[in-house]
Amino acid sequence: MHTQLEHTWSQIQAELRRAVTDSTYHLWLAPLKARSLDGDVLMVGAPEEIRTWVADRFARVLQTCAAAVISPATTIVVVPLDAPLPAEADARPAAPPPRPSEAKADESFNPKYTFDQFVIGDGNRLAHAAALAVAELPGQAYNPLFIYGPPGLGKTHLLHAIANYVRSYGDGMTVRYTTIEAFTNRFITALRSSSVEEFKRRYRDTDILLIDDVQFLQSKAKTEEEFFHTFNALYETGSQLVVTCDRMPRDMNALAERLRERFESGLVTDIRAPDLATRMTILRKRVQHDGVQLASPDAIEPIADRITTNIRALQGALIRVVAFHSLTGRPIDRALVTHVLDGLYPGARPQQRTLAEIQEATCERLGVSPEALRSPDRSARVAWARQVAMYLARELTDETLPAIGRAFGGRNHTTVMHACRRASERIAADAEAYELVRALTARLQQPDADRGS
Ligand SMILES: Nc1ncnc2c1ncn2[C@@H]1O[C@H](COP(=O)(O)OP(=O)(O)OP(=O)(O)O)[C@@H](O)[C@H]1O
Repeated sequence: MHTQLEHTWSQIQAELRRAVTDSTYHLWLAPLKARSLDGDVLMVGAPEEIRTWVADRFARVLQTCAAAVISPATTIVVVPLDAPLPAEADARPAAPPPRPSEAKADESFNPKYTFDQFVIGDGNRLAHAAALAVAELPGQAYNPLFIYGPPGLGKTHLLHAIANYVRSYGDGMTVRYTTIEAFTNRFITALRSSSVEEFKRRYRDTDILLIDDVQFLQSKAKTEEEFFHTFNALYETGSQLVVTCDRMPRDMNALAERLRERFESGLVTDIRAPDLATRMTILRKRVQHDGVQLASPDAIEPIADRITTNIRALQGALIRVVAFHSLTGRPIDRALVTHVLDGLYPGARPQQRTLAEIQEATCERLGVSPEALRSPDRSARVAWARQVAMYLARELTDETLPAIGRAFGGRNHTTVMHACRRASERIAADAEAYELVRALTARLQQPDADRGS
């Protein structure tokens, strides 16, 4: 390491120590090492067992501290400790590596969503088996494969798992993933810019097309028409189609009959809420993956007991527990977990809230108007209120990312993902933020009659 880099890094470490509690620093930030500083890009190496967690949870605080020492334009990239440095990797001028906190583009695959990481239980056994069969024998096993079920139960995970599998073992087969939102946006852009042929090639020149959230096709007549032709073109050439939806084909009343029939012509399989044993396995896997230290192996049982219908919420509760542990330095035992859950869900189970209720409660607490949340205003106060409200929307409702984006002034789903990540980083690093989100959650979880202002 260059002396200059060493010096800069020790200054950033001093800032980090001031920004977070001792236990957070020692647990997550002390093991980091500066790898290189190239222009505005500082590459920080993290041990493999904590890298994802650090990149997901501490990008913001790292960014702020590095900005204070180097320059406001500094970007932090969290890489494996032994990742090749840009100069070693390639002599050509390389584009800066992706920012860890940057949300994935609409159509890229999440490398973490693999079949290996997917825990199988009674609720998802068939969907998993069908997805694996399709990944192994595209176009031959079930075509189309239609997976439906409520939010947060792993439909997107399975689509990405197929994509990752085909990328690794597919012998050069091509695979494309898209959401209906991305498909629609690209279609509209293609119409406006007279590049429909290019649009068609994009979706038709592929061996496997994976399409998420087809319920959003309803009421978009032109996109639906185009989608129908894409579907037929692929199907006729033997390409594999896999579709996810929040309901059965026959319950999509606003969809043309001919498309519903297409969806029903292959295998239609559902995905249901996981049982207790599956929920525990999912939590344990996550704990192990993120290198979370538990005081006892059963400490996380109360999470699996209480959060029963949505795996995203299950993981969200674990994140809160770890954040609370980082902030207080208390060990993660049953008492701490129960304390955090009681704060989150005073009733026995999480209660659903509407997006409007969440926006209203957040605005009231932070002194911001609901119109501001929906406006382009990016001042720190409004941006923070928006991030908190989006984070709570993700935790306390079953709304999808595009639906949340729409309720916040028509923002797209990557913006919502960014916002949720920013909020969860801040909650893990800043006691005041943690308390704010805890109090808001508790208030939104009270039965209506008790919710005073
Ligand atoms: N069986 C499982 N094993 C491990 N993790 C899972 C499983 N099912 C879901 N998850 C995790 O739960 C989270 C939510 O899953 P995912 O986004 O795939 O849900 P979804 O059904 O597509 O929901 P939505 O319709 O809201 O997009 C992801 O982090 C995913 O990795």
